[in-house]
Amino acid sequence: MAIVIGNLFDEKELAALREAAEKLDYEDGGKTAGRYARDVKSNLQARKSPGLEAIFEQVRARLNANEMVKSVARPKRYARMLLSRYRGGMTYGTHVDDPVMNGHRTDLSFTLSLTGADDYAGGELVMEDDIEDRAIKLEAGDIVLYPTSALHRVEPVTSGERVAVVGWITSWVREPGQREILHDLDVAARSIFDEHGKTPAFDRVFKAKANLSRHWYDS
Ligand SMILES: O=C(O)CCC(=O)C(=O)O
Ligand SMILES: [Fe+2]
Repeated sequence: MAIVIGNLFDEKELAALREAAEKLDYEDGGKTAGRYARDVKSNLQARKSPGLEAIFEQVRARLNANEMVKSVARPKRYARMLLSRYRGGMTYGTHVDDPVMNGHRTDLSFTLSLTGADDYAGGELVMEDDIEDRAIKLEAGDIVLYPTSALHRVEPVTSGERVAVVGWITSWVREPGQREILHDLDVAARSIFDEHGKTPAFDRVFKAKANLSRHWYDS
């Protein structure tokens, strides 16, 4: 199940991030793809540099401060981040992301778009499913999080340019179903608290969430 969270960065911040991205050097994205994904990957990725690290640090800080991201993903670590650009027909065909990156398990993948839906044609991120595909086109500053277990692709960008930070999260809770239960309990506890305050019902739901977290957290 994919989830989109809007407006992680405002217009001014996005303009600064795009300007910082413009200054970086780019190389063929095939370099970071696994053996089979390499053949279907055609994009550009920023080379390692202090400027790139500064962008990633800003993204990490914003994700770690976001209540929705925390509740849905429970990030323990960012296994990898990349800054990618697609233009002039670039695409990333159907693939599955590596299960381990830099020695860390990848539980969730994300795309944080620095460009908006009007900046390019094509370029949808498509989640593939046995029954139907689901195409996602983000506005600038939006993020989509999805289980790394899913087959997905990026449609060819036929005009304009698509710039995004993509990344992989190691979650404290590896099972998507368990993360969903903890997120539901977060939502339920918050709504009881907001409507009725710290009632006995709130205490019970919050206690159940705390105790399930203790069962399911990796360490
Ligand atoms: O750019 C995206 O939205 C996803 C890219 C992707 O699938 C990848 O880099 O593995
Ligand atoms: Fe991918």
